[in-house]
Amino acid sequence: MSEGMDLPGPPEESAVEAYGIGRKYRRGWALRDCSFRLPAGRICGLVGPNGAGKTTLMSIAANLLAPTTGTLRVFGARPDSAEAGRRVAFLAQEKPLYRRFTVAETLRLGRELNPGWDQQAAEHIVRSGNVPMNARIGTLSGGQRTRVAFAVAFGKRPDLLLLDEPLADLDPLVRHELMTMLMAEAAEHGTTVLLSSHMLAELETVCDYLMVIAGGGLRLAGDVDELLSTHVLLTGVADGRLHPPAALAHHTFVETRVSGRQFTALIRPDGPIGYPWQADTPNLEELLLAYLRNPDAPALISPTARVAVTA
Ligand SMILES: Nc1ncnc2c1ncn2[C@@H]1O[C@H](COP(=O)(O)OP(=O)(O)OP(=O)(O)O)[C@@H](O)[C@H]1O
Repeated sequence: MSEGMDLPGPPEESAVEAYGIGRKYRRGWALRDCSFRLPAGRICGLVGPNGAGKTTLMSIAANLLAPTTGTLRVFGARPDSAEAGRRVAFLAQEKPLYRRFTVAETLRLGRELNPGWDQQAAEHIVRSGNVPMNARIGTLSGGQRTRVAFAVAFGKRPDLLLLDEPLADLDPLVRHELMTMLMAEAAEHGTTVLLSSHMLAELETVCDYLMVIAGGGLRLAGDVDELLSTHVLLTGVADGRLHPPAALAHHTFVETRVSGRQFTALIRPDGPIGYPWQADTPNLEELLLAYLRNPDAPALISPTARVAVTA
């Protein structure tokens, strides 16, 4: 009933707030002047081209890396605080686990390091993949290791789960199983998830929030439904020009393409779109591809994803 209404509700808690964070290496900036807010309880897809700074951003939130500029808060706490350490779990791309430990020893270590450890949940994830408890990590396949790393991250029962391209080495069935579990877990415990991935079509089924970083900065952020409904995919007959026809020029253009006799454009409409254009709502993949192909398109940061300029 309240969904979709314009009346402001009570302010949602923030899982992450970033104020102008940047990280510079000798070769240059990995991430630059990035400000955003991720409301608690969302499953947020983090999308961007290779080298855009996704791992850098997650590493700052997980306290593995200090920002060169700006500040970041997780549930209002500094990433290096005990509170953030307790509430955040990070599943890194390279899934660092001790190769000489058995699976059982790995879970035991998780239990000893984490006061809120959920052994049952962790064991369930391992056993449902038929991974033997007494196998050494070093003898497991890449996908099995990923499953154990998932078990360790879930067993911690974090309030914020940072997953850096967790799906890459999983077969389609396991990917589906672990993502279904992730959504059930997030729904049951209110866990906030920030998930980087290049699998755009899959994100549509998993995520209800989205952030795109490209060219060192944030290009798109907000609720998936809201982002989709504020864009229109236009189709019409090309008249040989790539530029928007004059009658459409007042809309915000993200991308224009001409293919054969067909003109297509992704726009953020400002008012009605008249004849003869066909106007459709884009799917998430179409929206993301348009922003990824056009890093200079005007950024769209929805109000729920904005922070005040200073912390
Ligand atoms: N330790 C480092 N030393 C120097 N440069 C680095 C280091 N780590 C990352 N970078 C650079 O910072 C930039 C951002 O890297 P990052 O790993 O955050 O990108 P990403 O979006 O996660 O990429 P991918 O999709 O390929 O995983 C890249 O240009 C990368 O080369």
